[in-house]
Amino acid sequence: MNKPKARPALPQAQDLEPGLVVATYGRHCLVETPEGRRLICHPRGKKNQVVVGDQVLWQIAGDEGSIEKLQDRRNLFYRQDEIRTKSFAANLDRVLILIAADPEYSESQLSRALVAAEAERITPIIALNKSDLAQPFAQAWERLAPYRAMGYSVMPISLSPRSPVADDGVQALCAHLQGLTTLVLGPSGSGKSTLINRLVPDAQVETGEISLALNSGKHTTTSTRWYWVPALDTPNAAHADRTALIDSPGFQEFGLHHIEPTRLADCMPDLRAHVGGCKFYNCTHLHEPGCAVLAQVENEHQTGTISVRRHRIYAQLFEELSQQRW
Ligand SMILES: Nc1nc2c(ncn2[C@@H]2O[C@H](COP(=O)(O)OP(=O)(O)OP(=O)(O)O)[C@@H](O)[C@H]2O)c(=O)[nH]1
Ligand SMILES: [Zn+2]
Repeated sequence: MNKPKARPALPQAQDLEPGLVVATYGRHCLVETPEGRRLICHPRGKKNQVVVGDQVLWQIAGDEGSIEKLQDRRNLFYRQDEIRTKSFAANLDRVLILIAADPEYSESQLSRALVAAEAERITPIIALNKSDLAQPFAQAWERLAPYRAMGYSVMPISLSPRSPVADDGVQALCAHLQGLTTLVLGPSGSGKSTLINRLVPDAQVETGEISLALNSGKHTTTSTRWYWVPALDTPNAAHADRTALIDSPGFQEFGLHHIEPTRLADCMPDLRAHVGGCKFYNCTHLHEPGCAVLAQVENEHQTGTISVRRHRIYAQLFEELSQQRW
């Protein structure tokens, strides 16, 4: 006689433990417990796809863990192109966009990252690195004038080993990061690794350990990672008040397909300041008569609060986001 099969026991609430996702690789992730222990966890089923910064409930399964519940997210920072969605991280306080005097940054990529942050209501900070390179720095700083004018914090810094360790700019930046969780984004060569290594002296060791744990010995260079920054915390800072940086690749090809074109102007503070004045409520700010945004675009005949370059970026993005979605 066939015995009735027992239904697999559902985990009891008391078996579940809280944890923070500190790295992801493919389908597995590394979870840190409130006591600071780290273990590999696997999401149960497809729906629990986690990202760095997620708070989860997990339970032990052998010497690894299984993620049973993903806690609600405050925000989720992501990019999306025609083919795939790539989440960067969740539950962020700030997005730090690190660009440099050299190599020259793309204003379009900068604007895309800012739009993505605005869309999730995460405060962005722009840091312009390599202030020791006087002439290219002056030019790059000038190009950032519209971003300062629209209210963003734009911070000059130098992470050069030749600069004084207590560079005033770096100290001012640190004051903006203290006690918060910040995702660091930037193009290749802008100084992201230099920044992380400056603030997290054990970063390289930790990165090696994470690669070993998650990828059974192979070196992974393309995953997102969480670092605590104890140097910026007061002794015995409460868990929620600790400083963290998240390092993530993928500034290139920053797709914004998850944003409706009609929302775009609201995610660009220089345009947003004027959309209320347009004659038509559904104005696209591209060609309409009585458009209060177009009236602010600088050109040879008029001075305004919106730079020609920014309006051009808006128009390109609008067009891109209006293409047929897949
Ligand atoms: N002159 C100067 N060079 C710097 C400064 N900060 C970083 N660098 C140099 O810039 C180069 C790139 O820095 P990284 O920290 O590797 O840049 P990254 O953003 O991590 O680049 P990827 O790993 O390609 O994403 C290195 O040679 C650094 O030594 C700076 O303030 N001034
Ligand atoms: Zn308009």
